[in-house]
Amino acid sequence: MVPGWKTNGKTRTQADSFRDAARGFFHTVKTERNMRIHLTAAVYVLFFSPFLGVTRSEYGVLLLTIAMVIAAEAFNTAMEMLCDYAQKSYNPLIGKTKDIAAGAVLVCAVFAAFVGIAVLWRPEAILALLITIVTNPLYLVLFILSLILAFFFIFKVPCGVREKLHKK
Ligand SMILES: Nc1ncnc2c1ncn2[C@@H]1O[C@H](COP(=O)(O)OP(=O)(O)OP(=O)(O)O)[C@@H](O)[C@H]1O
Repeated sequence: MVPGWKTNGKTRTQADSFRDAARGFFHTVKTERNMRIHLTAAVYVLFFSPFLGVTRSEYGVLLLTIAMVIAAEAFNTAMEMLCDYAQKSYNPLIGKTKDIAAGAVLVCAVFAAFVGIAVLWRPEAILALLITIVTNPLYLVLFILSLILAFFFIFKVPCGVREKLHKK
């Protein structure tokens, strides 16, 4: 049930619900470094796994695992915000609540790593892919560029630089 002040008397559409959900997701991407790490890892895994001979069903398992980690991180962020709203000062119960939510993300991330190893650990295919990248100047440049972009995305370096420039 959405309060009247939010809808301004209008009926909410399905598009409104999607827009709100997308805003929530992008908020976590903007504010949570861990979310940006999960997303970066997901992009690399989903991009490179077809080159390692991953089957459709294995790809499906990878997609499910990624969704699980990202959803857990989003729930954890929502829980943290709710805790901060409910109690800004020290409270052991709030501390435990946050620890438990963070623990849920940790469990998902650790098992996601196991899934990644189980599905993607193909030394010969990995070596062949690495050789292809390293021996092709275009692929090598693109790969290095992607690593630089990933670094900037995770650590939001451009924002930090921009803030410093504004301060001067
Ligand atoms: N109000 C509080 N009372 C007691 N302990 C707290 C409180 N707020 C935070 N903590 C403790 O500090 C830890 C980190 O807090 P919080 O999750 O808010 O920080 P964070 O930097 O956003 O963490 P994350 O790296 O998970 O994003 C919590 O897991 C909890 O143990």
